[in-house]
Amino acid sequence: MVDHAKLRDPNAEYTMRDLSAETMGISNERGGVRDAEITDVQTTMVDGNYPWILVRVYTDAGVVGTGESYWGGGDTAIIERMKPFLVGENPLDIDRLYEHLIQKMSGEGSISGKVVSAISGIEIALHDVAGKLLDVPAYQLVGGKYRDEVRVYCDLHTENEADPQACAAEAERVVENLGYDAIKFDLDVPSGHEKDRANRHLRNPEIDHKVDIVEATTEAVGDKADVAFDCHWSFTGGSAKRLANALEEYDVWWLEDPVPPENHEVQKEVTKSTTTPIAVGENVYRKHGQRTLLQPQAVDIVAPDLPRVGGMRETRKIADLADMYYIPVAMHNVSSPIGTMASAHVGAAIPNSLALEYHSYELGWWEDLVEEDDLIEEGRMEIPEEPGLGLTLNFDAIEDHMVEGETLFDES
Ligand SMILES: O=C(O)C(=O)C[C@H](O)[C@H](O)CO
Repeated sequence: MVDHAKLRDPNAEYTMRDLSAETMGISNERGGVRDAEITDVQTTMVDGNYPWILVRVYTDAGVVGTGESYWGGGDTAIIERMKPFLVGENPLDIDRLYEHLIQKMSGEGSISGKVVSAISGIEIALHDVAGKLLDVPAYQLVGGKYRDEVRVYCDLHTENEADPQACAAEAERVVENLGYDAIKFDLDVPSGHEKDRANRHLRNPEIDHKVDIVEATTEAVGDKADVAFDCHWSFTGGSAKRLANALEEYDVWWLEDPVPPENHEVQKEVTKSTTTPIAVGENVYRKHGQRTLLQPQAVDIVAPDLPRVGGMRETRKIADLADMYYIPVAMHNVSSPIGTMASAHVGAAIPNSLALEYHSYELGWWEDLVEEDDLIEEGRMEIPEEPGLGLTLNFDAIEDHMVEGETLFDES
């Protein structure tokens, strides 16, 4: 097997792309625990409802931090490849280390995609390390508190996602029994009226079927819950406009990702054409990518995914940019408790947090991955006051749920 940590570094002699402590002439003699150095980085992939990538950063101070990279293949090898750029560095220089990795990996694709999500996992782990070294919760490192708990919305599924009454029954059940006051359904579900899946056009009977789902679910919960609807980048600009306009008379919290994610001019046209609030953002990377959504006000709500977009500080920066346009943030999230808690810390620290997604209510063992209980109660996530992310990994549970062929990272 290729050892990614030993790959050639073709940029080694280009110091403009190297922000290491050595190149920058930064002293690591700061006093006490603040003299710490990174000694290792390891990952373990967990077979959750998404393949979750947990990332551990080890230090010579005996403190280890855990982060999470947005799910899927590839990140593990990229993190291994970046390890030599981190070992020996002071873990407290989070901003510089983020930029160092972006610069070192620029030739390998750090504008967007897997490299950015891999860096995000490390960046979250660095916040956990820094919080533990400095004895403060992570929210303190990204600006302090606007709120003690973050509102969480639950992403819902039914066995028959195309049946409006099944969706309505599940909405009622989750709101009544689990206490959520905010939920989301998929609206890119087959209605039986499609003629061609590839052309992105919505026929009128398809729109009517989507309206039926929206009507049934919003009426089922009334004013007990806000209901959002996700389209997963499925439709043409014209179809998205017709759908959004048809939904205007219903109490829709937001319509998410109605058009493909690459063309923000089309996105803007759709958003401006309707009073239905439009949320977009999970496919857009780093603050630079989000800028092209935010500056033209192409969205009503921005939905960055923290373990994908660049991590905790990057999400804070995106939230600040959004706030300049009075745009709220509803963080997309399909992570394990690690990525979810990192998102919650940032949600507590930004003024414009609307809600944070929870996407694992059907899994049964989501919370077993950590020692702490009741992370989400009555649709709220309380922010722990313990150092770092405030979570303790349950190594036995992680080992039980590892992806086949994976090895467990070291405890210390
Ligand atoms: O819950 C959402 O908002 C999603 O979009 C879910 C996942 O991100 C999506 O299925 C990824 O392929």
